Amino acid sequence: MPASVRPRRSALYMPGSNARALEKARELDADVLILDLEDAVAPDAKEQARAQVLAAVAAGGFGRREVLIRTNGLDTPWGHADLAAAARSGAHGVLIPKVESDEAVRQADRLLAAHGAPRELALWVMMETALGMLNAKEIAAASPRLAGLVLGTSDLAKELHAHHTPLRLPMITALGLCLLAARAHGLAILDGVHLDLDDEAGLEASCRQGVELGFDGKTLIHPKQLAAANAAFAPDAASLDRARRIIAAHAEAMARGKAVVLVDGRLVEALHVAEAHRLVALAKAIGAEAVSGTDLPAP
Ligand SMILES: CC(C)(COP(=O)(O)OP(=O)(O)OC[C@H]1O[C@@H](n2cnc3c(N)ncnc32)[C@H](O)[C@@H]1OP(=O)(O)O)[C@@H](O)C(=O)NCCC(=O)NCCSC(=O)C[C@H](O)C(=O)O
Ligand SMILES: [Mg+2]
Repeated sequence: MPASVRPRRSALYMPGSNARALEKARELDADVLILDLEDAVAPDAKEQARAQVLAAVAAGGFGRREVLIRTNGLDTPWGHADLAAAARSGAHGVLIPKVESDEAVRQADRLLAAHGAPRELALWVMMETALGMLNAKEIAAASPRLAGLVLGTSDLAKELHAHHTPLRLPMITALGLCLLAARAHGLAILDGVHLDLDDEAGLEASCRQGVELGFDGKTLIHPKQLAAANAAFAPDAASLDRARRIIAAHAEAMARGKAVVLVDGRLVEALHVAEAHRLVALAKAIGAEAVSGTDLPAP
């Protein structure tokens, strides 16, 4: 499945040290699972979490879900061993935190290759520092193994001394830089987490904003956040209906030798048709996966 139509509406973090969460992940309606060895795991539990995550990935049973392992940073006591272990774990991807330069991406790439990672193992990077944001363009272009960017808005807010506000204005420049870099280089991009587990309206608004900005999906910290992200990042019935009508009307216009047509009073050109095809393909992929339940090959 091309990366652009693989559904990544919801990406749920879970601590690698939490056996119950890893078990539960096999039945949750998440498109992506991020098995975390970094911030959700206490220093004393790092080795145990790594072993537990490797065992869980080897055991499989995650079905259609895309499985990423988030390692510790390569400048920490655990980062290299995490990366070496993830290289041949069978996960779909490895997510490196706090990446700040293109050289950091290439270093991770070299280490993965040195540890026998298959070519299909995807590299993902967390964008969550001021320097990382300023280098987003170079980071996004650094390796053919790179598949996506994940926003780390909690670390970013801490670095910027910024506040978490409903409209996320303090973050908007950073979100925009990452979106530009990801789209310029054909990468997937996932939005940051919503920390308040009791704020359903805030989560929905944040998902909606993520959709409007152009993210593929949202990272989440609790299963109760899955439904909101899955609903927001899937094309709704009205958008799908319009997409299908755009495709049909434009094909008819082209057959009459015209490159433009009006649909519901709005101008439609080839660029709108391309976006309509993307929406239809995404909806099909979501529908197909919802009923398949079988293990997907690595993207
Ligand atoms: C926040 C939590 C610690 C809450 O956990 P808990 O108190 O166990 O919640 P519940 O009792 O409501 O749980 C109900 C059931 O759901 C399971 N559960 C809970 N969370 C998860 C999860 N994330 N994945 C899978 N399953 C989960 C519980 O086991 C319960 O199951 P059952 O026994 O059947 O009832 C907890 O949610 C949690 O640890 N969340 C993840 C935290 C995390 O991973 N943080 C790090 C990533 S965020 C980050 O770092 C962002 C980025 O880097 C940045 O800078 O922004
Ligand atoms: Mg972080």
